[in-house]
Amino acid sequence: MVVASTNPLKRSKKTKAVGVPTIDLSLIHKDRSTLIDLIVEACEDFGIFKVINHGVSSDVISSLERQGLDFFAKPTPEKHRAVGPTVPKPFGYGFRNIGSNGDVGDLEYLLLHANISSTHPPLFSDAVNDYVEAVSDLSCSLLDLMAEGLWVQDKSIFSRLIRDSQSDSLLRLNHYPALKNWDSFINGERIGFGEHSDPQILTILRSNDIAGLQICTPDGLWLPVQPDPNAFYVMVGDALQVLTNGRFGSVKHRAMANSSISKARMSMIYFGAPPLNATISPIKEMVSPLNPSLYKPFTWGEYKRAMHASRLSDCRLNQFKRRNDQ
Ligand SMILES: C=C1C[C@]23C[C@@]1(O)CC[C@H]2[C@@]12CC[C@H](O)[C@@](C)(C(=O)O1)[C@H]2[C@@H]3C(=O)O
Ligand SMILES: O=C(O)CCC(=O)C(=O)O
Ligand SMILES: [Fe+2]
Repeated sequence: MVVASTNPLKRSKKTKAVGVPTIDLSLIHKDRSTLIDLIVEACEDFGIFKVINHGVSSDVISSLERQGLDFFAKPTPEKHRAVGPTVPKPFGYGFRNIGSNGDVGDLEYLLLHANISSTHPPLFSDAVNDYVEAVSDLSCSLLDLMAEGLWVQDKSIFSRLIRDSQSDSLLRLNHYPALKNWDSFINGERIGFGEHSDPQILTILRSNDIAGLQICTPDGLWLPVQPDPNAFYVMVGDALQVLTNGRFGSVKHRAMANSSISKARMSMIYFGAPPLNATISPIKEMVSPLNPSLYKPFTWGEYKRAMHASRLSDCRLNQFKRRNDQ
């Protein structure tokens, strides 16, 4: 069954129903064209959707989850040691500091390269490799369906960037501590991971059953996203926004860290990215005299430099927007 909930972003003036659309991937066998339409609509209207019946084995998910929880339960010096001293920034274990420009959050995390050929901390390697393989396959299937829905001639035009052996994809495990007491639950907002859009092509997020993720509506309202350990949330990244010439929009989101006093939230996030030397510019089917290109071409490496020079909440795409007269 496909459930596409009412679109709160379109109806936000008289918002009643809230919730991101749910896409049932098993529909691919029954009604492929409806499935494709729902995916395209979700990317256009929300930049995020939930995928159920995604086909990723629960063993693969639970094995990474178990290793992640075991890892975060270790004493801090061990967590630093486990990843190894040679891992270049921003990779490895981090606590509170996000990026290198002063952003802080109420979390600890592990950031790893998700390229097939990259090496991972020994205690993680099988679980990471199996998980990355499964979620990158899922990303590629979704990207192929998106290309089909956009009537793009080359159906692999997006997924090829992620499948490339030099792809710059990442895997991140975020661990938001449980609150210590009811006082901190009642007393105000605690931002775990501040507002931002993901820079890459596609994000595949899975969390345990503790809430925290929120998305921002066009009128600036923060909408909580229900946690669902059996599903994945898929988010459009900045690079896909550019490739589709703005037809799909990357979604501004954040994670709160005040949902539970008994259990920590842990999210496992795959960011599907192109190789550093890939050029990112609107694909030809998305550009016409009536729909001129909104962005100047850039390489993913250039975008990454802009991203690492920016704060988490900055709108990095602005630097690459064409002026109307160009
Ligand atoms: C503050 C920062 C952290 C970040 C790099 C940046 O300078 C701006 C983008 C941030 C972000 C957000 C999504 C992902 O979690 C991330 C890995 C990414 O690709 O862009 C992080 C970066 C990071 O933690 O290094
Ligand atoms: O941990 C989460 O739920 C979201 C974090 C996030 O958006 C990110 O790491 O890019
Ligand atoms: Fe994010």
